[in-house]
Amino acid sequence: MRRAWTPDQVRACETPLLDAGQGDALMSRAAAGLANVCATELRERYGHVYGSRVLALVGKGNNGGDALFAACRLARRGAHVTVLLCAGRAHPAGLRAVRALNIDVRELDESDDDVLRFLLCAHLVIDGIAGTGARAGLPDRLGELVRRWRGRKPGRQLVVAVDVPSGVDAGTGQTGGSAIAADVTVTFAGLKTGLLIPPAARNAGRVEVVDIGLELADEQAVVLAVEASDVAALWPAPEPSDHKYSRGVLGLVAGSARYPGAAVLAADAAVSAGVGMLRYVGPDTPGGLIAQRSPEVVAGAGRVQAWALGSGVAPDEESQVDAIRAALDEAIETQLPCVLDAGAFDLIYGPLGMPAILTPHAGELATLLGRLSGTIVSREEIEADPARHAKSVAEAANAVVLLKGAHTVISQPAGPDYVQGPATAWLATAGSGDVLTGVLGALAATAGRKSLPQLAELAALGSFVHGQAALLASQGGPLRSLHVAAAVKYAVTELRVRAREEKNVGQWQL
Ligand SMILES: NC(=O)C1=CN([C@@H]2O[C@H](COP(=O)(O)OP(=O)(O)OC[C@H]3O[C@@H](n4cnc5c(N)ncnc54)[C@H](OP(=O)(O)O)[C@@H]3O)[C@@H](O)[C@H]2O)[C@@H](O)CC1
Ligand SMILES: Nc1ncnc2c1ncn2[C@@H]1O[C@H](COP(=O)(O)OP(=O)(O)O)[C@@H](O)[C@H]1O
Ligand SMILES: [K+]
Repeated sequence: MRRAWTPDQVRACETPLLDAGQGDALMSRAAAGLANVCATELRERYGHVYGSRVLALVGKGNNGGDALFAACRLARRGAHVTVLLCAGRAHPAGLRAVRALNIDVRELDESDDDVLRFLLCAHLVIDGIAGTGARAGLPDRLGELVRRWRGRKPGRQLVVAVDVPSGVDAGTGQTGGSAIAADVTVTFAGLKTGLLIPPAARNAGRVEVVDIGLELADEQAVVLAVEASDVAALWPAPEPSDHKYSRGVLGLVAGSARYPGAAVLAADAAVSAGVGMLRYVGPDTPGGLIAQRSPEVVAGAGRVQAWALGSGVAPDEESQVDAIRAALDEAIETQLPCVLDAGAFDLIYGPLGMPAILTPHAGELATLLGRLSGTIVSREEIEADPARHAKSVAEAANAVVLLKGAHTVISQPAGPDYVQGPATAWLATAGSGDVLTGVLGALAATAGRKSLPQLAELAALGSFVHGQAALLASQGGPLRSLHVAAAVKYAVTELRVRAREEKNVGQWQL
């Protein structure tokens, strides 16, 4: 599991060490780690550190201090370093250190053309403008220069951000008007929440964590991400004594004459994800199509352990809406977990009476927000701060909210958020959300766990595996949702086999 902490949590962890006079030691470790990553990246991209042109962008705070001490280390290894002071002042000891090495120190009062020349000619730009102490967005002139640089940036140029990319809010993940886009972010002690949360997560690039001697407690992390090594342990697998009913039965109310494909895709994905049994509730179209594609599926209502409801159901499809309503009533009575999508959102007016995962995209979340809390928010506003808006709906609906998009944000009323990064943008195709509903439904039916924190973890697991299945289906090119559904089986199998090989244990144990 990847874990991230808020800047406040990191600061609270630092305080005792700073009070004990260890500030310089912390910065020195941070700078050493940063310089090492920069040197490795330079060698990988250009073959050498010696002779490479390095530009360090330095702000007034400790983030700039880290960049200055790292610049010294790179200069000692033969790099041609230029320091550009972006805020007039800079970390005093760091500045003394670069001056002692005769490193070229410039200020932002150079002409725009000169600053852009420095930015465009560097092999490596180190972004030490601002760190965890900063607000979203860059000051006006700097922001404008960064925008112009980004428009003309040479493809091979490396940008390494110190702790967080400057211009992002390290806590909320908002980016304001302009922000640095890094290839690599070298962060200290542990991930800051803004490195996982979109839109800032897009600016971070690959994130490397440098140990500087701070101990952040795993259980206090507030944003998590499921990764490959978690799947084998979390994915519900049958015991030798299991039968189809004990594994878990999923009820599916999805699709309609107008959108039959949604039901076919969700059903295919649920079967591919290894549900004990799938019961499809709905009309002959799409029921007949499901039977053709997935003969394992049983038609008609019956006892289930979870429901997946709403994909491909339009509000005027009365019989399907009635079937969803009936399933929700049953779920409230027996506390069955439900995965709610598309057409099911129209039936949500307040806190839900059963454990549930809602799977809106940004447009659907905007509608839900309006209905549940009277807040009118546009799709764009949601995309600028998805975690906050997902949390509002999670609280108002008392449910897990999985907000779909390039990054998937999973929020719950009380407990950590999960953010799953994009596996492949080829997944942005019709029907891939219906596949996700099927995967989540299968997980809800078979996991036997239904507290909201457990469902949030399952939602993150399902989202991660959905992305891995998309990678298998895509192979770097276009994919179709039907193939993503089929690939769920292979994604889970591959990750379980990999875990077994890594642990070097016998098959009987998995
Ligand atoms: N503490 C430790 O032990 C260790 C900390 N470490 C390092 O310290 C970093 C945190 O340092 P920090 O607290 O000095 O904050 P930092 O982000 O450098 O500067 C904030 C200043 O910038 C300004 N500013 C605000 N917004 C801005 C913007 N958008 N764009 C530009 N400028 C902006 C604002 O000034 P204002 O505009 O308010 O006058 C404010 O005063 C942390 O990320 C890590 O790198 C490591 O060395 C490991 C040990
Ligand atoms: N650019 C992207 N990169 C990666 N995944 C994406 C991207 N855009 C959308 N997705 C994912 O694709 C799926 C789309 O779901 P949805 O919008 O419900 O589509 P549909 O209703 O057609 O099934 C979601 O899982 C979403 O997270
Ligand atoms: K930075």
